[in-house]
Parts: sequence; structure tokens; C-alpha cells
Amino acid sequence: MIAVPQFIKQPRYWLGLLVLCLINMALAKFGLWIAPFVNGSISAIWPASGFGIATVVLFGPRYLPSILIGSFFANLGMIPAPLAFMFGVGSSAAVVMAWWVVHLDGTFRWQLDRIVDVVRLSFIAVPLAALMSAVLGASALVALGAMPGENWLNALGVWLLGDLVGDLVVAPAVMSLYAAYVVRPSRGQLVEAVILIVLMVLVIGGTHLQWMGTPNFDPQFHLLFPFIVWAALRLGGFGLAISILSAAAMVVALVLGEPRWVGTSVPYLEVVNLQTLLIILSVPGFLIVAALAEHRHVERRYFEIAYRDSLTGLANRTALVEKLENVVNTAYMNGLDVALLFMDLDRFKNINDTLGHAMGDLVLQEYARRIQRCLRNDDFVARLGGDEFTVLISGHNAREAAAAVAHKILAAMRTPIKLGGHDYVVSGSIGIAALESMMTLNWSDTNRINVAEELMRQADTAMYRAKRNDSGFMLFNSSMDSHTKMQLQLESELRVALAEHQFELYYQAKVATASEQIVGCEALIRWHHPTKGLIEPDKFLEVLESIGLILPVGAWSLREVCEQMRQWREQGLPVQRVGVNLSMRQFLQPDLLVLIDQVLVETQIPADLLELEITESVAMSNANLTIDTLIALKQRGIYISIDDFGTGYSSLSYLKRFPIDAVKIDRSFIQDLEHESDDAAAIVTATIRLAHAMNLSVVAEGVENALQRDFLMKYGCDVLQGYYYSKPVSADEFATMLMRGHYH
Ligand SMILES: Nc1nc2c(ncn2[C@@H]2O[C@H](COP(=O)(O)O[C@H]3[C@@H](O)[C@H](n4cnc5c(=O)[nH]c(N)nc54)O[C@@H]3COP(=O)(O)O)[C@@H](O)[C@H]2O)c(=O)[nH]1
Repeated sequence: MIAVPQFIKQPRYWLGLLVLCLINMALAKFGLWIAPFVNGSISAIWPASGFGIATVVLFGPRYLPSILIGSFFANLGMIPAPLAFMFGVGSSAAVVMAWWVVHLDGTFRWQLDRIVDVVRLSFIAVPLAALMSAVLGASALVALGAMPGENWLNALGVWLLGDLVGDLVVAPAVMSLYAAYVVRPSRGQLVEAVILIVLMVLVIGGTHLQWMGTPNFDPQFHLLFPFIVWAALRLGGFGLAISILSAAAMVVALVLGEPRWVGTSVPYLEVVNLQTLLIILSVPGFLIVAALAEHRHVERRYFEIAYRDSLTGLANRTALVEKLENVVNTAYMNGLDVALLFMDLDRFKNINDTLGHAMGDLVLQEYARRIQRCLRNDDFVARLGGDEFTVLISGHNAREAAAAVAHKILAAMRTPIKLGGHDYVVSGSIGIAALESMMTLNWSDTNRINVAEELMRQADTAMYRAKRNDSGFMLFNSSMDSHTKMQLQLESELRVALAEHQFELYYQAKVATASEQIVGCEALIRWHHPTKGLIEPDKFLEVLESIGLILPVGAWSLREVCEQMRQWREQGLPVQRVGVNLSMRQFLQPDLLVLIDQVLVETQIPADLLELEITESVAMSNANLTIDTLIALKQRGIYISIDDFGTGYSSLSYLKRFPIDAVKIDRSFIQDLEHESDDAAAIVTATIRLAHAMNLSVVAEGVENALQRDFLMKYGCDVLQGYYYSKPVSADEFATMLMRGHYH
């Protein structure tokens, strides 16, 4: 059974077909009407064929019947029905030919906004279609006895030219008018188009009517060219289409209506002139429009590349900088406020590292959308790169508006995002810098560019402060600058500290819960500042990490620990395992294993005396890499513990994947141990039970009193560490402990 296409059942289709049939018929009638003025039988202009090509290219071959039927009924009554039918078949075949040629490789754009499409339509599809129609039409005339065979070639020529003119004028014009129906021209363009046509009628019509009928009258149709160029340059395809159709109508009317040809037909040379004129008005016009559209497209692409962020579609850094300078200028002129929000996603790197960059991209795209939804139309949002976004707000009370927007954005971020089947909440930190209108009144011109830069810097500083304080968002204030200066000073002092050997390692004992004998220790760094005295690591570790100095300092710690063990062993002390903390950067550095091997070989320390402590978040930052590194460390016999356990977002069952030896319960839980029913107590006991089930040793950090010790003893914690036994002490003091065999 033949399947009936769906469109057949749609009334819209039949209505469309009917309308197209009627238009086709009307245009064919027009062609037939002008035929006697020219040579009596075959029309010099056949607009129906151009309209047919346009409708089938635009709406598909399903509308082909409109051409066959329109042509048939237009001719019926004037010529025998079989001939009328053959003409209809010829017209339809010509349109199929044009449709096939333009769609050969599926790249044709009926909007005619590329030169290649205008060329394909005008120089290949239309000539082939016109030739086919002419061959079939002239042959049908001869075959059905309506014309002697010797006139075939002549009829073919006239038919061909008539179709060419109709196709080249009407087909691109109808396509362009349809494009304007889809993307409406502006009111200004419509007004300009009307003015253009009125002027064209006045100039051409006026000159023509003035001289018409005088001896040696020469029509001044070349005066049409400036109007066509004007339309093509200023109004695009739509303006050009209506100008060309108006010009064609006017020219045909003026030529046919000339008193010289009344009662006779227009001489053939005049007809060819008319046909040539219409073709050279149309084809170059549409080529100009296409060339301009291509140029605009290239410009738009350059603009996109230069000013758009390709991942999120938001404005990029360059666009922000330009916009900021403009907004600052406008604010200066109009006494407005400007506020800049600088936003950064918290721990975004972890998402990239653990879930992959593709998921990271999804997060950025989703958060770009969420930020946009929190803004008004005239706010400006940009992605600076990575996970950094900015929002620019200007107007009255921009600072208050910025704070409200920051609230909205942070609230929008709290909705979890689904990644790989799991819900994640990615929080953000926002810094806000604002310029009040009162201040702007005093700016000089050069100042204003610096002001834009300064705003960016201040918002950035406030964002870092918000991130550090975990406070969501913060407004910039000048005290933040002094903090930044102090940070810079700290950075340079730390570089000096490394070069001048101002770091020292202290050692804190770890004792076995059952015997309370030392079973090892943890090496903890201290800084002997030349003026400020002994500084604890919490005050400088983060800066070391942020400026990358943690790598040489970490390498120094590792070497120092092993060197110290070697010395203690040489002194005959009962050296136990010593733990060294590894920071994120250290753990992820590619030559960590090379360094460890080198140090162990140099100091001749057995690998099982070395313990590496990595925090949960370090282990989780890149699970696959962590497993590989840990396996390599284990193969060497190095002892591995997970530090600060309970503060990250992993679970023991997740850590099961890692080849580790011990977990160190974070001291915040130990300090909260008071009653067995407390949350902390429940967490500690559950951790001990689970860790033991997984054959892991459990160390409790921060044991400060007998109550905590007793609790941990009762629940079978293996090792205790804390001030209750010993604070971190210098290497010499720890050597004394080792000598005594006790932590006192
Ligand atoms: N990457 C490196 N990190 C290091 C290194 N040296 C230290 N650190 C890390 O710095 C953080 C702070 O260390 P510190 O100020 O030395 O504090 C340690 C102990 O003094 C403290 N502690 C131990 N017992 C108690 C106690 O009973 N009460 C109490 N209030 N504090 C106590 O805990 C710190 C040891 O913590 P941990 O490492 O988690 O076991 C700290 O995070 C260090 O890791 C280094 O060379 N490299």
C-alpha cells in the first residue's frame, strides 16, 4: 500500500496550494497579456516561471501542482487543452530542474545571503530551467501542430529569453521578500523603501513622460541604476526586491505604453533591450546584497571571536574591559553609580579533576545561565575565563543593587546541579566594588581608564576575601588593600626564609593507646622569623601553597626528616616512624616519587620508617592519580595515612579504593568528645569500628585530656597524638624523649 504523505491531510496545504495556483495563473495571464504587444504569440517576460521556482525552493516540491494547474488554466481557452497541458508540464519540469540544481549538495540558502547561492541560482539553475521550459514548450507547439517545425528554433529563443527574464527578476525577489517576512525589516527601512520607490517613479516616470512621443526619443532607463544600488546597499534583499519589481513594472508599462508602438508590436531590438535591462538590474543587485551580507557575517564572526566566550556565549574579558570603560564614562557624564561583581566558583578545580573537564564545562554553562536569570536586561555579564564571572551594574544605587544581585546569584547556586547521576552543589564567592556618583564628578579623562582597572582589582580583592572567609560575598573596603600589601610582604619574606634556612621541623609524639609508649611522631614545620620570632604554619602555609613555594619547602621538609632520622639512628636512638605532611601541590607534582626515591637513597632510611600524611581533600582532588601514586608509594613500603579525616566530603567506603594504612581522626571531633551520646562521639566510634573492619589503623589527633584519652581507649583507637602527651618539640627535645623511651 502506498503511504499517503501527512501534508495531504492538512487543510493548510490545500489552502496554500490554491493561493499559489491563483498567483501562478495570474502571473501566467500577465505573461500572455503582454505577448501580443511584443511578437504576438510567445511572451517576452514570463514571471510565472520565476514565481514557480521561488515557491518550490521555499516550500518544497509538494507545491509543484500549483504550477501545472496554474499554467494549464491560464492557457486554457486560448489554446487547445492538450497544448495547455503540455505547457503546464514544461513549466513544472523546468521548476523541478531548478529545484534539483540548487539542492544538489544541500547547502543552498534561499535567503540569498551568500554570493555562491546567487550565482548558483542565476547562472546555473535558472538558465537550465529556462532552457528546459523553452525546449519542451517549443517542441509541444510543433508536435501538436500549433506551429510549423521551421519556427522551432526562433520560438525556442524567444521562450528562453522570456523565461530567463521572468526567473531572474521574480525568483530572487520572491525569496528575498519571504526572508523579510521571516525577519521583519525595521520601520525605518520600510519608510526608506517607500521614499526610494516614490523618487524612482518621479525621476524615471517624469523624464520618460516628458520626452515620450518626441522625435529621437531615447528612454533614460539607466537612471534606474542609482536607485537599485541604493536599495541594495541600504535596504538589503527586501528593499532590492521591491525596487526591482517596481522598476520592472514601471519599465514594462512605459515601453508597452509608448505611443510609437500603438497599433503595432514593439520592435524586437527594443524587446531585447528591455529584457537585458531587467536582467542587469536584478542579478548584480542581488550579488551586491549577497556580498554585503557575507561581509556582515564575517564581521559578526570576528566580533564573536573577539568579544564572546565560546563556552557560555557570554561576553568575554575584552568585551568587559571595553564595556567597563564606556560605562565609567557614561556614569561620569550622568552622575550615576557603577558596581562590579567579581565571582568565582568555590573548589571548581575539584570538579574538573574528579569528574572531568566535560562535566566542568557543563557546570560553567549552567551557572552562566543561572547568573543571567538573576539580572535585568541592562546589566552586563561576562566570563573572564576559567570559573570567573563578572556582572556590571550601573544606575542610581548600583552598590545596593549589586548586593541584591549577589544574594540572588548565591541563592540560585544553592540549587543542586545533576552531574553523572549525582547532585552537586557548587557554591561561589563574590566580591563587589562600587563607584559612587559623587566621586565620579572629580575624575579627569585619563583617570577614568584607570578607574575601570581599579574597579576590577578591587572587586577581585573583595572576592578573594569573601572566599577566604567563606562569607558568600563581600564589598570592597580600603582595609582589604592593606591586607593585600601584608600578603605581598609575607610572600617576599617567605622567599628569604627558604634561602636563609629560617625553617625548622618540630616533632610531636604519637603514642600507642594501650601502652602509652611512643610509636612514632609527626614532623611539623616552624618559621624562625628574624623579628617576629617563631611562627606556626597556619600563618604561612596557604601563602606558600599559593605562590608555589610549597614545592621547594616540602622537598626540604622531606629531606630534613630523613636526614634527622639518619642522625638519630647514628646516635643509637630507637627511631620510630616519622610522618611528613604532603600538601596538594606536592602530592600532585609529577616528580614526587623521584624525589622520595632520591632522599631515601641519599639518607639510607628504610622506606617503612617514612609516613606520608595526606588530607582527605588532597586524596579526593584527583582520585585516579591518587590511586596510582599511592600504589607506587606502597610498593616502596612507605606508610600512608589520611589526615584530618572527617573534615572533607569523602566516606570511609570511598577511601577503601585507596591503598592506605591509617586514618587520623580530625582534632575537631576529639575536642568535642564529652558524652558518649554526642554527635562527635558517635562519629568517632563509628569511624574506629569501620576503619578496623577495613584493616586500617586509627590515630586520634588533638588529644588534650584524660577524658578524651579514656574515651578513645574504651573504643579501641590505636594511636593517640596531642598536647596531653606532648606538644610539638624541637629535634633535640624529641631525641631526649626517644632516649628516655617516654614522652615526658
Ligand atoms: N604541608 C605541610 N603541612 C604542614 C607542615 N607542618 C605542619 N603542617 C600543617 O600545618 C597545620 C598546622 O600545624 P601546626 O600548627 O604544627 O599544628 C599541629 C599541631 O601542633 C596541632 N596539634 C597537635 N595536638 C594538638 C592538641 O592537642 N591541641 C591542639 N589545639 N592542637 C594540636 O595539630 C597540628 C597537626 O595537625 P595534623 O597535621 O593534621 O596532624 C596542620 O594542618 C599541619 O598538617 C609541613 O611541613 N608541610
